[in-house]
Amino acid sequence: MKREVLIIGLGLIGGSIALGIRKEHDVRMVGFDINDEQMRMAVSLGIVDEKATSLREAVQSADLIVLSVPVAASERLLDEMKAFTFKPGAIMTDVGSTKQQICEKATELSDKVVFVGGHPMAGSHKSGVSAAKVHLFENAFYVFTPSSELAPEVMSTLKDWLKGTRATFLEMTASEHDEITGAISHFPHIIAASLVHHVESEENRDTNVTRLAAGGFRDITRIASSSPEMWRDILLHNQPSLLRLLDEWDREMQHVRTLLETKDRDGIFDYFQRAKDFREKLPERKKGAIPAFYDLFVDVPDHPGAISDVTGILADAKISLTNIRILETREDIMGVLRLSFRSEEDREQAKEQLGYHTFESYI
Ligand SMILES: NC(=O)c1ccc[n+]([C@@H]2O[C@H](COP(=O)([O-])OP(=O)(O)OC[C@H]3O[C@@H](n4cnc5c(N)ncnc54)[C@H](O)[C@@H]3O)[C@@H](O)[C@H]2O)c1
Ligand SMILES: O=C(O)C(=O)C[C@]1(C(=O)O)C=C[C@@H](O)C=C1
Repeated sequence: MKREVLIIGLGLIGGSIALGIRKEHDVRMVGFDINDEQMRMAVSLGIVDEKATSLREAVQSADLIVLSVPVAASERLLDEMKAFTFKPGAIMTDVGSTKQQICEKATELSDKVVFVGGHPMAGSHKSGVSAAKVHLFENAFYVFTPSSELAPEVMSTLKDWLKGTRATFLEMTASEHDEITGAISHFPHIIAASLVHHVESEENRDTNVTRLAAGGFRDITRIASSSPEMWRDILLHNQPSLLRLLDEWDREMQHVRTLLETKDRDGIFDYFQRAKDFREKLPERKKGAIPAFYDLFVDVPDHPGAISDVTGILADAKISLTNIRILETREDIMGVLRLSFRSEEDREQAKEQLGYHTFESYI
């Protein structure tokens, strides 16, 4: 009999995890989602084999359970599951962006099932199972926060289940995880949203503001298009770290204000230089802090057929595109084409091929 995997929450992450597991294991993949539309789509895309008729029954027969719902919903589900029966030897994990509260809650089930907190650290501002992809976590860090009592065999079994994600596994404590992700993911998310609000209020003064908001502004605020529910829950779970980071941010902004008020030319230069130096030292092309999609931006001249020239070059070289979008960053003329690829290798090849045909592109 095939082993059974239960994915609770069939969205971007649950769907991508299911695809990763399927890649390496021949299993019966069962899904459960409160949203019927997502559930139906997961079945029709072949991401899961079937819909769980009841959560209680599905839990009872699963060898692996993956909780992939917003973090507050994970806590509620863990509470509900205290009354459930689990299959002997079953492992339960989650994919939530915060770890401390979920892992603490899971200890209340420790006599029923082995729980290992998990966080695949790549994603997107897109939600829903239709955005799921098998490559989503390739080369990304996948953090586990096992309790100190966890048997090493359980960790090995879980890593084996998830090896199809092609992620790099890492272990740390839940509190260490929340401190780090607070700084590199959760806090930047607050800043992205606040920048958007800032521009929105500027627009009341001049409607040209949003028309001109392009390039850098779009880059730095992409993540503000993410699911508000997911981010509300993350902020509430990681409140202590985020309050500390907000205090530090106030001090940072005060420092910038002083540099500007005193017209400190060297200080301002140094401020940007140090940021540039640090950013350039970040590990390149690793997912996580860097975008999860392999995008290439191509300058296209304003002549008929320019887009089909680009797609034709890629088709001749047998390079598949996963998405194509025209970014109208310049008024009245066609500006930049954003091409998305499945892998770093495809993107590199596309850049090379387009270069041979004098199309300038950048990452
Ligand atoms: N999106 C990212 O970039 C990203 C990356 C890593 C981890 N995560 C974490 O993964 C989790 C899921 O995020 P996502 O991006 O896949 O969100 P999503 O919105 O794409 O999917 C979440 C799914 O959970 C379902 N759901 C909500 N409550 C439920 C419940 N009580 N029972 C069953 N299903 C329920 C929703 O209907 C939805 O289909 C979150 O905890 C998030 O913090 C997200
Ligand atoms: O690329 C994005 O859109 C993301 O926001 C992904 C991102 C991140 O902050 O890096 C967001 C939250 C997850 O917990 C992990 C990854």
